[in-house]
Amino acid sequence: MTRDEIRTMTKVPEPTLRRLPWYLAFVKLLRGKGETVISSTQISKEINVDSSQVAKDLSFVNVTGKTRVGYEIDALVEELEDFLGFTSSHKAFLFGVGSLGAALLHDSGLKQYGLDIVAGFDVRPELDGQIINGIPVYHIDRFPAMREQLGATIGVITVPVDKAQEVADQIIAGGIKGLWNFTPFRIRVPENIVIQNTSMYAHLAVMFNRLNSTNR
Ligand SMILES: NC(=O)c1ccc[n+]([C@@H]2O[C@H](COP(=O)([O-])OP(=O)(O)OC[C@H]3O[C@@H](n4cnc5c(N)ncnc54)[C@H](O)[C@@H]3O)[C@@H](O)[C@H]2O)c1
Repeated sequence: MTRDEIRTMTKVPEPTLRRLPWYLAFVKLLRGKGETVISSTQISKEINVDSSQVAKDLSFVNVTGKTRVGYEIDALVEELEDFLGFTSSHKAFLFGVGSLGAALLHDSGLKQYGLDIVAGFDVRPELDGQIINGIPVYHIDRFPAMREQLGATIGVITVPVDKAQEVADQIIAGGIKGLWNFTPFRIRVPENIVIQNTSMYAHLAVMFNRLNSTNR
C-alpha cells in the first residue's frame, strides 16, 4: 500500500484537525515576512506543541520535510489549506437570522475558510427578501425550493434553542448533510449526518475557570 493510500484510509484524529489551522495561520504569517522554509521545531516552539506531535500531525498532510531544513512554506500552506478543505467552496444555508445569525452573515472570513453561505432563512416575515452582506434571506417555507436551486448541503443553525431539533429535522429531511450547530441544544441526527457543535460560551467557561485558579 502506498503512503497516499494509507493517508486517505486513516481517520485523522480530531485534536490534529484542531491544531492544523494553528500551524497554517502561523506559517502564513511567516510567509508574509518573506520566510521560505520552516522546521517542525520552529512550529512547535511557536504553537507550544511538542515537535514530534507537530511532525505527526503534518504526516497526515501531503508534505514532506527535508532533514535539517524543514518544510517549504509555500507548499505547506497550499497543502494545509487543501487538506483542511479551505480551498474548496462548501455551500451552506444559515437558519435563524437573528443577532448571531446576522453577525455570521456579515463575517466574510468564513468564505476565505471555504464556507460559502449562499442564503439565510428565518420565520420572521419582515426578513423575507432582505439582503445581508450580499446574502439573500428568505422565509423558511422557501427552503425546499432554494435547496433545489442552490444545492447547499451544509446548514448553520442559529435558531433559538427550543427550535433547534425541529429545524434540524426539517432541513435534514430536505437534503442537508452537515450541521454546524451554534445552539446549546444537543441535536440528535441520523448516523449519515455530520454535526459540529460550536459554542463561544464553552470556551469562556474554560477561561473563567483557569483565571480563577491561577489568580487564587
Ligand atoms: N455558539 C455560540 O457561541 C452562541 C453565541 C450566541 C448565541 N448562540 C445561540 O444561537 C442561537 C441564536 O441566538 P441569537 O442571540 O441570535 O437569537 P435571536 O433570537 O436573535 O435569533 C434567532 C432567530 O431565529 C429565528 N427563528 C425562530 N424559529 C425559527 C425557525 N423555525 N426557522 C428559522 N428561523 C427561526 C428567529 O426569528 C430569530 O431571527 C441561540 O440558540 C443561542 O443560544 C450561540
